[in-house]
Amino acid sequence: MSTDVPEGTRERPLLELTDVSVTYSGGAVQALQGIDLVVRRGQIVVLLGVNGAGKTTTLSAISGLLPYSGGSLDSGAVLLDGQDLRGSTPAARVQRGISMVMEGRRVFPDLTVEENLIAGGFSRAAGETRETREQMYGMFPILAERRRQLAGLLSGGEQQMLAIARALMQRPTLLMLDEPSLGLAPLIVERIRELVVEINAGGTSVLLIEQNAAMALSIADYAYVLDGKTIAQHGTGAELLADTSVQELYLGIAGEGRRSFRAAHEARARGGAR
Ligand SMILES: Nc1ncnc2c1ncn2[C@@H]1O[C@H](COP(=O)(O)OP(=O)(O)OP(=O)(O)O)[C@@H](O)[C@H]1O
Repeated sequence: MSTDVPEGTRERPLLELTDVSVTYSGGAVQALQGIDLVVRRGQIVVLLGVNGAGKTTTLSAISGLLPYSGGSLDSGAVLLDGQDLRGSTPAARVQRGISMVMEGRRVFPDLTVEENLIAGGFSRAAGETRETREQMYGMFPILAERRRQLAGLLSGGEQQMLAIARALMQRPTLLMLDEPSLGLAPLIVERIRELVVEINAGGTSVLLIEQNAAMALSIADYAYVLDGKTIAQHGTGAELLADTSVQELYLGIAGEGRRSFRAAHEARARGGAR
């Protein structure tokens, strides 16, 4: 780590969620209940969980998008570099260093590749974004080849590359990715894994939601398992890869069906009873 880190901030997490609870529909749906989560500088942190466990909600609480989907942060705090983000708009959070690649890619289909990248760098000076754009074309040669093409005409994998490059145009300190490999061919999934590692090696911390748990845990410094509103398990990527409940539920090893993580864990603790 560089020596120009101000005194007293060395150990402060980049991102910290403390006791975060979220509801939707005016309180009718409890999506998260008292979750704690930390991303340290330079880490890749993975969030696992079955459908509906609250993974996207967690990212929305961080990005500030919750109110736009009818959600509300009822209690707890989201801190970036020790600063409470409450009251800060999604755009302000992007400017403070948090970029997100939403599930389903969501590029602007009627804009060209280049225009999508320009839009991604919305808060930065034109000269700076030109330089970053060229870096993106170096990192994603296929986007350089297609720079004048409409984004809607790209393949699924190319659109995902564009969505990631667009998020990087802000030069984020934290990049959040919501299921970037969903529906993509194995070769593209492998490319996405390499890209996440490359982006992280360049100094960007990463918070990754990924259905492909084996891939995600293989690159995770730390990981959390959400199990219907709460964090059921956390540990290093290696620890979770070795955890029998994770293996059973997320890695398809000795599968015992679609139970909750907690139920699988408790069954294991009772001696493997089904
Ligand atoms: N806009 C919304 N309005 C009402 N309920 C919602 C809304 N968005 C999510 N929920 C509910 O909140 C809970 C958590 O949903 P969330 O999308 O965060 O889960 P997830 O782990 O990301 O699931 P998936 O893997 O299916 O994307 C679920 O019960 C879901 O039905």
